[in-house]
Amino acid sequence: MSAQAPSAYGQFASGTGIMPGYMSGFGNGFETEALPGALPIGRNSPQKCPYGLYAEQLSGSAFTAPRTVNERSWLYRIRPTVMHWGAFKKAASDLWRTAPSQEVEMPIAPLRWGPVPIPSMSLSFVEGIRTMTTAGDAGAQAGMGAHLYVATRSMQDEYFYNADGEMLVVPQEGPLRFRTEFGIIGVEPGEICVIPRGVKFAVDLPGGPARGYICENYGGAFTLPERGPIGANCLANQRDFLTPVAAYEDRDEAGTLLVKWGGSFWATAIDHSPLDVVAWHGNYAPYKYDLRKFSPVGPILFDHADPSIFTVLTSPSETPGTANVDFVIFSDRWLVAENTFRPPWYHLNVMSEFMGLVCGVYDAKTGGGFQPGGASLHNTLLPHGPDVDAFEKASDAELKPHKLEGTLAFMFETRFPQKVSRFAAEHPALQKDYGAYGRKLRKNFDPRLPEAR
Ligand SMILES: O=C(O)Cc1cc(O)ccc1O
Ligand SMILES: [Fe+2]
Repeated sequence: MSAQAPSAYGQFASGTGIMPGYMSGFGNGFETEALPGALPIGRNSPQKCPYGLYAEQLSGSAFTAPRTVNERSWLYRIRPTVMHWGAFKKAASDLWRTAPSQEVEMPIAPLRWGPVPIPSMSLSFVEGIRTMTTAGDAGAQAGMGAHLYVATRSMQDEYFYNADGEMLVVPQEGPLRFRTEFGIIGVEPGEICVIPRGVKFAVDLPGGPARGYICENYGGAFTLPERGPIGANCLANQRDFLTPVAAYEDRDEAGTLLVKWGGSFWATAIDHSPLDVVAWHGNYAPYKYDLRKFSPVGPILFDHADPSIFTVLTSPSETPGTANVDFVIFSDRWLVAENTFRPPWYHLNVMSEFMGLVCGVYDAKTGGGFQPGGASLHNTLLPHGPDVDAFEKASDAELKPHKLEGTLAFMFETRFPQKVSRFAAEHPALQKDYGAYGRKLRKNFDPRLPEAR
């Protein structure tokens, strides 16, 4: 153990004394130390680091990337990562897939799944990741994987990092505690966290079994969308993003380090915790965000705006305005538009849309099939829109101001077509009749009635 007494968080010690502790801002140059004076001042790489620590740089972008997208952090740690590096053996990938992956061919139909139950078997967060779709090519740093996780146990002396993509985690049931190299992040349903590629972590389940969604982003790091004419405020505000203060484990116990690299899983035995970063500074770090702090902007007179107004985070591609992935939410808000069909319109989108529901009812699907914990896929240029129940209700609704409350749906929207995994294609939660929901709409056309009824 280190000289510092263990905190209430067991092996973790923190400079703040309050755990977990966070720093506010998005993409800041943060600096934090769990022991006083652990962070070298005015230089990155002194001849000898305080407390006998090793200095290590973690680069999230090319060294020469422009400043606005240049990401790196300096970590002052008990052992550099090369010391965690043993003889790696290939490990089973279970149900986690990486693009390109074509396991099955699905008809060009809309797809939807009910909630995948949390099994009673022992599953850590990493073991419980089940790929639903993959898109693009991880090796080309383009596209994404959309996954579910179902977890029943905390990770004990097991550590993981993902070299293929950053992980945006959307809890749907149960809180999660991420013990990362950079510090501790706690999240619960209604919040998200993002773990950049290359960051080691372990996940505890402080509230028992947990379920949720993950966007594994192979492309440009998630960033805040431009606000354009909206101006300097609303949508997701920088100050509401929270990055953990430094916290470290000085723990010499046998364990395993698992690495996802090039779509494969590699494991090595380790005799200590690699979560041993005592101080760090930089702008490449994990963060959390409470989606309830999102300030939606929308049409306040008529019409239904494109869902891009609800973008929380965007992973840009090389083509301006065409996202590698957008993370979009549909959260509590007022609907006020006059003489307007207020739910989403019928549409075909060249981007592909994977959706999940954290809680409540989604306004395009009031017929009951889109359930919390469930998922849907409206792939590249496949037609979709409100189900018959939502269409008929919204067509006849009195258009007074109406508040959507207690609802949180989201979309991972990517420029690439999504391939469905075998797990998703064969899971009993797949709703076999969903593809035909459009057929239930009635023909209302009457050439004698030009006025809207
Ligand atoms: O298809 C969906 O449900 C997502 C969506 C919502 C919306 O308000 C407009 C377009 C869109 O793709
Ligand atoms: Fe859509």
